[in-house]
Amino acid sequence: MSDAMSDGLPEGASPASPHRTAPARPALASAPHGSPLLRSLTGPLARWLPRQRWFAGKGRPLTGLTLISATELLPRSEDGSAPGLLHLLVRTRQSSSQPGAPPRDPSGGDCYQLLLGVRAGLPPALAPALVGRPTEGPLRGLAVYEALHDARLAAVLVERLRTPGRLGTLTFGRAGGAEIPGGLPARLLTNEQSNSSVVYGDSFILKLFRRVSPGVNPDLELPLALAEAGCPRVPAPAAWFEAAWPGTGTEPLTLGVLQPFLAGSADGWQLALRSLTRRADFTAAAHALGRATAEVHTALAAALPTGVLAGAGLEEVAAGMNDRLAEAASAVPALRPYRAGLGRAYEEVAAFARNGGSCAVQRLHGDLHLGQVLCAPDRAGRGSLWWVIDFEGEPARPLEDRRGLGPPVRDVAGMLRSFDYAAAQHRESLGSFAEAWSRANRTAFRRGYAEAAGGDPAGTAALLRAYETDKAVYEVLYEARHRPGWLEVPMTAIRRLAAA
Ligand SMILES: Nc1ncnc2c1ncn2[C@@H]1O[C@H](COP(=O)(O)OP(=O)(O)O)[C@@H](O)[C@H]1O
Ligand SMILES: O=P(O)(O)O[C@H]1O[C@H](CO)[C@@H](O[C@H]2O[C@H](CO)[C@@H](O)[C@H](O)[C@H]2O)[C@H](O)[C@H]1O
Repeated sequence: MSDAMSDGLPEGASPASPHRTAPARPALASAPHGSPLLRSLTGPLARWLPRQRWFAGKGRPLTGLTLISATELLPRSEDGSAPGLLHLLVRTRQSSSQPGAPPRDPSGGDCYQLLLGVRAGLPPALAPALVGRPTEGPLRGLAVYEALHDARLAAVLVERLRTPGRLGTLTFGRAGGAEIPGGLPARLLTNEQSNSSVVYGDSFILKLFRRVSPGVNPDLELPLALAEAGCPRVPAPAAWFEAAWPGTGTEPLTLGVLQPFLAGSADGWQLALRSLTRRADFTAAAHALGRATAEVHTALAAALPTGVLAGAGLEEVAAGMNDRLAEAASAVPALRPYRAGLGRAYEEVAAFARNGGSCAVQRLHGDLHLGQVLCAPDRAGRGSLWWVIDFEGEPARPLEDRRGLGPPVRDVAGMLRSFDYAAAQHRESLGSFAEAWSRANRTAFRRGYAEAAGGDPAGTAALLRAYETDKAVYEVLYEARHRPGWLEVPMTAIRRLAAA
């Protein structure tokens, strides 16, 4: 850890402004330039952050931390026996993993949202949530811990969301007509996630984005637009909170979204695996999922901007895929032998563009897979419905990209890859059944989609192959960074796609 870690805020970073009704405690009022608080937290955070599932910079040493904003959501009691709740936006600085290579993000690294509990003694049940015990600064001698594990502190968040208004740099908003009852018990979800989610009394779920960037998050923007359009496939946001980005005129950055919790639902991934282990048919569910996806696409195209991609624009898409392949291959050596074979899929798209080919583009889900769809009982209790969640897009892409337009086949390719992922879990034990399962469900999904959308989602075979390849390349990088034990799953697809 370099000295830079404790050297404070950038020029122009603004202090947490006082709460309209309850002024911040003196300790935080002294955090306008962050240093005293950061001095307390630097050591503990430097050890804790890189171990978090949602930490995006794995594999690159952390060289510094900057405090962007600090807001006290709940003051702790004078003696520290009753916990306080701190909301922090912290920017990391990291060096490149390859000696001599330039830093990945010369603008200063990634920004993370942290919710920290602070108290004198930590009850044993909260021991696994410990971030650290600062040895200096205003939090010296106290226990600092991940607040979402503490039901009492998690409840503070939903209480804030019930009442729209501002607190420091944070703004809390609520959808007109949304009723959020008080006193709902909180529980943190322990799923494998890119973010963190808290469920309140089986009525609501609050998703807290971890790596955040200035601008509205599509996981708020798209569900709000879909709710307004009356699309019944997406839980409508009930409340959200945002932060003003210090010193810029950009849109506020989205920090959290509260939406109805679909009690009794199961995600598509669990259901697909269950079908495989029971050797049961899944094609009716895959067909219905294709229909649901098409309905969401149709509603997005009606509610938000659309366009047509052709000529140089489409060639640029192919070039972007090639760049992502090059980046992934430089990070994951196992990809390198397949670069030429995979690149052929992108060349075909460029040739399609040069020959006058085009495709319609619109806002998309951006990271559609079986874990992003929930099957829940319908209101009448007679059947079940597919819901689509998590419109954030691929977490590793810049926000600007994730808010861009693309052809619907991109989402379709994501889901087709997911059937392959599910089958891969049982390839060794089920052999040809797993292969046949994947083929049948990919076909059923495309049929369902075509029926509801009025046409085959693939457009041209070249586009589908290119987007499947692009997704598999993304997955290789994702697995190498987050789940190395799963790397072989997308690598099997890479070998197949490169030979096609
Ligand atoms: N509205 C909801 N109702 C029930 N469960 C939900 C709902 N939204 C999300 N979940 C659960 O939370 C998990 C994580 O949500 P998700 O939005 O995918 O977060 P992340 O981006 O962190 O992966 C999902 O896999 C699902 O199990
Ligand atoms: O956390 P998110 O759901 O936003 O998405 C990321 O994590 C996913 C894994 O949890 C990852 O999906 C890959 O694994 C899935 C099985 O776990 C599989 O169904 C998907 O097809 C596969 O892409 C996703 O890529 C990543 O962005």
